[in-house]
Amino acid sequence: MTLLEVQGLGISFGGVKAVSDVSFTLNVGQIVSVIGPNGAGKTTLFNMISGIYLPRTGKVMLDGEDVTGLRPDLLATRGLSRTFQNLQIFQQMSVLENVIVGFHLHERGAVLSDLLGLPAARRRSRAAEVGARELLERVGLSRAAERESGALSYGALKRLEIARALAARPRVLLLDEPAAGCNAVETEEIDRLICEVAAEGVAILLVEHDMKLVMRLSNCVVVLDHGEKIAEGAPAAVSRDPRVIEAYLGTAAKEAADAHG
Ligand SMILES: Nc1ncnc2c1ncn2[C@@H]1O[C@H](COP(=O)(O)OP(=O)(O)OP(=O)(O)O)[C@@H](O)[C@H]1O
Repeated sequence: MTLLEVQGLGISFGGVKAVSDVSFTLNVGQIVSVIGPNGAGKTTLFNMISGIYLPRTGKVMLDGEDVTGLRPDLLATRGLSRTFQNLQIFQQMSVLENVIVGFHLHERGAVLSDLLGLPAARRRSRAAEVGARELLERVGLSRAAERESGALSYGALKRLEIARALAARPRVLLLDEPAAGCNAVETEEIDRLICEVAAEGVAILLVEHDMKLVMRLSNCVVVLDHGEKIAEGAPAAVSRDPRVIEAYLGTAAKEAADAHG
């Protein structure tokens, strides 16, 4: 069953096309990765899907409904959550509190009653704490629940961000470079976590530079170059595609040339 359908998305900045006419679908429990050289448009595409940028062309359909340009918090209430390439964790808050924030983010109207300390708010807070502790267990951080988040290792912070996104009980989860900056052990933990979440039926859209991770996890890979989709398909087929090889080699060759002045 299709959960997310991206139809002809496009956007320009200052007349330069950052993303142009990109379409693909994401089904229940599927892991689709978006790859491409630096500047290919991956993050911009994510930002359009998650309501941060309003696309100039195209539509984002979630469960058959047009959600194009809907604010990120409203998208979360509809079942689409995301993580960020640069972590968006509140460093001074405890690990547990960061996940509790995730629970409250998708409850519309909760803020006022929470501020007033109404009984419903107290019940909700207790439920959020129980749920947050379960999620921390799930991502292997239960022993760190009371620690200040800023004291966590980078890999643990990445898992904390995934736990917080899961608190909104998403059906579609967008992960922006979940393994960036992680060592091999941390990457393996992220890998396992992503597989588990997908096995529960969550559809996952992944932007990731770690090709081993992408090739191992993905059911389908979408390749962008200069904002356009140049290939789409099973990981093995995509990695053999001459256009994909050329796009990557082109970038590598340019970087080498730049490095040599
Ligand atoms: N807010 C913005 N204003 C102007 N240009 C932008 C903006 N966001 C992205 N761009 C441009 O759009 C293009 C695509 O950038 P984007 O960050 O989406 O690429 P990317 O594939 O995510 O790259 P990376 O792998 O380096 O993260 C680039 O040319 C970038 O400079």
